[in-house]
Amino acid sequence: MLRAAELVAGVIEGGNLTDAFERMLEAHRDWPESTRGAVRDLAWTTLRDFGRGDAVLDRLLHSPPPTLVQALLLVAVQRLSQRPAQAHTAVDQAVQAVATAMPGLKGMVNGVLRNALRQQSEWAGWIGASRVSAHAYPAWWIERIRASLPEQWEAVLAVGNQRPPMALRVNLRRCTLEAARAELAAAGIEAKRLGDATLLLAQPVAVARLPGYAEGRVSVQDAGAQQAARLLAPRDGERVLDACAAPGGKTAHLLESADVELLALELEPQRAQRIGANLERLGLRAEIRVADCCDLRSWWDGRPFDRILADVPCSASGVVRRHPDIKWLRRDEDIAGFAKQQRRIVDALWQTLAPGGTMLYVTCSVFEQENAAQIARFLDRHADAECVPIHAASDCQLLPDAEHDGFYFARLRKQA
Ligand SMILES: C[S@@+](CC[C@H](N)C(=O)[O-])C[C@H]1O[C@@H](n2cnc3c(N)ncnc32)[C@H](O)[C@@H]1O
Repeated sequence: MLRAAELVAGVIEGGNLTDAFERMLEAHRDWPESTRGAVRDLAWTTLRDFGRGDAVLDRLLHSPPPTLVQALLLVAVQRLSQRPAQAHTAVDQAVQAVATAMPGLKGMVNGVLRNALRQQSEWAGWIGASRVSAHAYPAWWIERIRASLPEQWEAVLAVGNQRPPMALRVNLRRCTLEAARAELAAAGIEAKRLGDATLLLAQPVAVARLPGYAEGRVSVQDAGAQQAARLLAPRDGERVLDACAAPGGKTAHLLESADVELLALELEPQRAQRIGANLERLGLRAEIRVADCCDLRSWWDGRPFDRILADVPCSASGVVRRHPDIKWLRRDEDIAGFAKQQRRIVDALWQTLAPGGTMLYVTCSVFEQENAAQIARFLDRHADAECVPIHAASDCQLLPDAEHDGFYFARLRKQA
């Protein structure tokens, strides 16, 4: 419980959850898979419940405790609501944890959690009293989704609070979908077919348990993310740019789809290394460069690209169930910052696209400002651009559900 609380405290202090968890695993390589999974699950579910634990603790605390203790209380409240039958164990674990980290606060934690337990029947009323805790999102986030998705906003918010699905991409160059599914079934892993090369697992499993992963027959990639390479549809012999490439999931998919000459750019050197590792496992090859894709002089040789994937940095609001820390870390004004960055990127990349070429704009956001509004302004600025329809619409806002994450796609063609 203390480890999960450390992760939650790191987010409350402004840190990135995934990075902190990776550092924790690095420092505890001896942890069995079950411990890794338990720490992860507790931290992630606590953070998904934005505002709910606070609503409970607000009624019981007289003054704000130190961040680690606040985090520990949030984790404990989460455990109490998830597993009421083991409530006393959860309280004891929290008290033991604070005794190790801050012994002077042991009595306070014990008192607050025992009070919480006594009044558990009141929690629903406390949580339901505010929109923030009722939906478990910051108020600005709720407003944005409500404004752009008046019909679906509650469903989108609710799905973002659930555990995400796990999908695999089958490398059709190395095996068939049915062969991959049979191999999974033999290992006791149930999977259903979602598309020509996509399998949805009935339950998420540790990557190390996936048969064929190390050999490059399957990769872990959300079913929505797998739409990108399909929509860009590169053909053999083409010159392709993957402009924002790390960790390289879509780079690999593009290379599995056709024999192309691919340049993968990535701004962050550390993240760029992960592209190489991914491609190596799959036996694929691309030129990988660390560069700001907007700074054409630093990386472009002047030869135009037939296809460009612009999988731009964004709010990640379509994948919030995988990264619940973003509910705590993002601010409303950050969205305009992302939109500005996205505009710079697409305007720069457009110059490198061949006449008749296609650029696929992708975000994992459900906010209009980063998606349809961004592309409408792009079309206003570029008279030589047109949208190539996706499923009979000019663009595609994929909303997150039980099978895939939330993504936005716009396919832009440059006049020949
Ligand atoms: C949405 S992620 C890309 C995910 C990746 N396409 C995949 O499928 O695995 C966006 C990436 O763009 C990188 N990035 C942000 N600004 C960039 C820029 N100006 N030039 C190149 N890469 C950039 C970020 O570091 C991040 O790795």
